[in-house]
Amino acid sequence: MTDTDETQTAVDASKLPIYVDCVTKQYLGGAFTAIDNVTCAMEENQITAIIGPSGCGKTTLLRQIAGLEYPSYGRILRDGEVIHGPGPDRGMVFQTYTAFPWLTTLQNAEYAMKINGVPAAERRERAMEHLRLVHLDGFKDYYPNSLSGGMRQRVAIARALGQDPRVLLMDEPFGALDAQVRWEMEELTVEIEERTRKTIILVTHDIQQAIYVADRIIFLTRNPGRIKADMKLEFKEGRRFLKKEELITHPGYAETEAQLYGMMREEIEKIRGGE
Ligand SMILES: Nc1ncnc2c1ncn2[C@@H]1O[C@H](COP(=O)(O)OP(=O)(O)OP(=O)(O)O)[C@@H](O)[C@H]1O
Repeated sequence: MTDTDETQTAVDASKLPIYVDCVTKQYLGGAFTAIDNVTCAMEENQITAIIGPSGCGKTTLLRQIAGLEYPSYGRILRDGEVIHGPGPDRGMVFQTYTAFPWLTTLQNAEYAMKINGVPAAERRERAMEHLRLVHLDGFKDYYPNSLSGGMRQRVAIARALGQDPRVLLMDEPFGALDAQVRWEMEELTVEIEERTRKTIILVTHDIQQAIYVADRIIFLTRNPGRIKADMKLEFKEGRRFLKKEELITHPGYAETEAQLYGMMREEIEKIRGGE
């Protein structure tokens, strides 16, 4: 499909950090449709969680936003420009550790600035700021392999922030961590958003994580991946909760959680019914 005229787009995509415009992604020469005609907008200073059953196309959608894969049909815009590949405007944090093991925490945080030619003193100052943000300033000379899993993911976040991305893409970033560390990382993500005002897109299969971290949830169905729900979490009343327990006792939390579990059950039953 060729790029459609911007004026045909219902929303003003030039004002949106990310706009996914009628995206279909097929594999196996068109025999398998992973994502079918998905349209959604990711806004400034907003955390959007993409959730849905396993195999619904969450990672496929995120990789296309990252520019690592291309839509079969449709297009993805960043500030109104069609995405044609990866770029420093989109930082990525994966489930598997993405910090460079041969660099110290500080060198990881400085890496993107170094290759972009930022002068040493300035990049050191900015990297230390990011390390303070992820609470790793006391570990600046450690190598990732001598840090815990959660700390390594914090190095990966500092490394991604080093390229000063407009959008931070996180693909199951806490999936490999144990429950307590995961919880700390969820709170850290909210804190990072409060401090940096980035656009964060978080892929997760964890309903509670999505409700806690996100301002908005996009729920995908499986086979093919379509939008089942695009929910602004109105019950949060525009607030962000730096402590998870404050959110789960907030009016509206339990209903939202039950609604999302209901959607997930419906999808799982459909998948089981089809097997
Ligand atoms: N390169 C590929 N070739 C063929 N099929 C693919 C390819 N990449 C992904 N798929 C298929 O597309 C569908 C969506 O995959 P994707 O990894 O995006 O799902 P997901 O929702 O992220 O899954 P999970 O929650 O298990 O990580 C799956 O059925 C997957 O097998």
